[in-house]
Amino acid sequence: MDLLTDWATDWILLVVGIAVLGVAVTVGLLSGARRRRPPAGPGTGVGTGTLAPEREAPPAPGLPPTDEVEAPVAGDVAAPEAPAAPTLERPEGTATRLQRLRQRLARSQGGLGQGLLALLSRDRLDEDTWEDIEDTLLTADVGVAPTQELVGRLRTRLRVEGGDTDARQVLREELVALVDPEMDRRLQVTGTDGRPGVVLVVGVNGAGKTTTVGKIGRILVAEDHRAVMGAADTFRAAAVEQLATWGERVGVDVVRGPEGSDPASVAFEAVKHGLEAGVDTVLVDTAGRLQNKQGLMDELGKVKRVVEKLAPVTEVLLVLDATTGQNGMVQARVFREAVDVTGIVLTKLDGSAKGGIVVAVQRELGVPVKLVGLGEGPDDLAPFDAEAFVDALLG
Ligand SMILES: Nc1nc2c(ncn2[C@@H]2O[C@H](COP(=O)(O)OP(=O)(O)OP(=O)(O)O)[C@@H](O)[C@H]2O)c(=O)[nH]1
Repeated sequence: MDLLTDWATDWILLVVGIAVLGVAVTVGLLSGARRRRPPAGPGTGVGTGTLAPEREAPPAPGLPPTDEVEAPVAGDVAAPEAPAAPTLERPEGTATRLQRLRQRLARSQGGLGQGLLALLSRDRLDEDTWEDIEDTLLTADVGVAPTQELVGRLRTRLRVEGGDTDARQVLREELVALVDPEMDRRLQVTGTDGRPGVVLVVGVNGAGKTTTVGKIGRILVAEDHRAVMGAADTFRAAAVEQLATWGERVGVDVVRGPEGSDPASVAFEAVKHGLEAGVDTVLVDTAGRLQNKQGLMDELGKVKRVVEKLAPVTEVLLVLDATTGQNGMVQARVFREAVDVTGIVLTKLDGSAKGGIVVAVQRELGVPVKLVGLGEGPDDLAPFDAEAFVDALLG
């Protein structure tokens, strides 16, 4: 009898065990299916990268919590987790940017304006004083011809207008005239016939070209323009990466090619992408190897020709480092001969007390300074304004 009871008990335990195991396996399968993500749809990626292996551990055997055994119902399947959207930066608008940059410009260029004012305020404006004024202007890279012109005009006005003249006011007026407030400094960033504006950014490596393309991209975003950037400086891989980072930060697409590829083909692809996406502006960073004038002409000429099969180039901006003085002027001449420059971007004015280069380079090229760079910060680029610039000089 005992034997029989023991046998029956063992048998019941076995049946219960199998039943428990069965429930556990079924529940485990169900919960595993609920957790498994649906495969990525077409177009979400290329190659096997999107088909990542399931990384979750299989469900542990045993009785699951009650909420896990509910039958799956329509809509209960977890939505595929979208990749976390990167937080886009909102670039600074041009109004506050100008204000902040004016202060910075005043700090770096104050010496020039203050020096001139101190000399002009002397009791007697003798020959030595006028020579000192000339030297101050030449040291600030204003250039020989504009310096002589300015000194001539100041001498005449202060003599003719007499002792009560406000020297500061006269100096301000003459400096503004020298910088030329009449030049059209608007950036031609939009195209016609539904095509985007194409802005080629040229200049020697290290002048701040790639940084400037990124900064202009930010200005466009701040002004609600849609833009694409082309990383056609294919000779330096870091420049391409640098531009990609600028684009990511503000949500602007960056078209790039393999390292060492033909800059013209990257520029072409960028404009093609811009056309298809219906953007307002395509910004193209170009390579700035100054190997020789012919090489540069060939390269930039090809970029322009190829791009213009799709849309006219609306602006060619030459980026010049303000701290390079006469060297910068030599570069400017070579680029002017290689390509039709329509505007100048003067970078690193914050690191130079030689704001006079604005006057010299405009005279040399006959094209206006349209933008100035006053720092390494992402929004340290502003439209150039003659009067604001002179006011910053005078402090
Ligand atoms: N202080 C200061 N630094 C600047 C300014 N603009 C650019 N820079 C710095 O200048 C350096 C060179 O800038 P890039 O943009 O890499 O120069 P690039 O001409 O594109 O050179 P590649 O990338 O080699 O083609 C970087 O460290 C920039 O941060 C500016 O306005 N002020």
